[in-house]
Amino acid sequence: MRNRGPAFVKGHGTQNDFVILPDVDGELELTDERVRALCDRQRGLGADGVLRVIRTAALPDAPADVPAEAWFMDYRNADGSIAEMCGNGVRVFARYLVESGLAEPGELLVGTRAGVRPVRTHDDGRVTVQMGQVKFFGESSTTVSGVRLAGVAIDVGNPHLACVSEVDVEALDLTTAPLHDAALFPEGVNVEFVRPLGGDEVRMRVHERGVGETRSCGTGTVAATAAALRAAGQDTGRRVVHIPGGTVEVEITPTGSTLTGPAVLVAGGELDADWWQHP
Ligand SMILES: N[C@@H](CCC[C@H](N)C(=O)O)C(=O)O
Repeated sequence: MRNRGPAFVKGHGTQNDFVILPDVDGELELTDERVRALCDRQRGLGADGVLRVIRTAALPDAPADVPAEAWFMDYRNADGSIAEMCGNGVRVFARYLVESGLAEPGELLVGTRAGVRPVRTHDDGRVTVQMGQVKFFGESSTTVSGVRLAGVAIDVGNPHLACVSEVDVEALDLTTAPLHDAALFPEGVNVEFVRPLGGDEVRMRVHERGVGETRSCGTGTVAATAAALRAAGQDTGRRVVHIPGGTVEVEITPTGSTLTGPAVLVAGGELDADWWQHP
């Protein structure tokens, strides 16, 4: 390596993978092009998204309800777009804070564009995130692999269309974006395909806004659980969600929701300064 550029860490939550960029005082210029290059699996490090670690006080457009002293997860999708929330990202972000000494293990708060998310890190590598209230805002449908599937529109801080059916989700072609109603989802949507497996278990695949198919989506698993519970005539309850990248547990209560799953840090290093200037 010729010149030392910004530090990075690579991590994942159930194989939803991220480049973590520590930028405590907000000195990095995180352009869309740099995000796209970092996430590119051929010309960059490769990831579904970027998690910039920044003090809330250093982020000019941070939401007013996030305390200035909280760590803020500045999340970007692989295409460079900004999203309000990322459930797997929060788990990986919290693991990074603890491993790097920026936070104590146990209870901590993470600021996001969807508001503050209370988090608990566990000794076994799992992390539990309080994901907030799940809001239903309509019914819709999508078409994928020539099949039309009904779904419910759900806000978990970011928008989702969760489609519960008996269709074999493994057989769906998610190489192109499933169709969606642009009037109901003017900012785009994450689409979940959910098959109940019996008991409290479901299988899910997801096509994420700004990324494509990913091996897991934390907010998506919460939306999938809420939709699966509704399909079973329940407002609250728990589901074990199997995604291609592993398994997470979700609980919906009358006042909120929790997501529990693993968070893994894989490697760290420094970007080449010249690459960073002209990625
Ligand atoms: N993978 C994330 C969701 C990331 C944001 C999403 N693609 C969007 O644009 O809303 C998760 O784990 O929740």
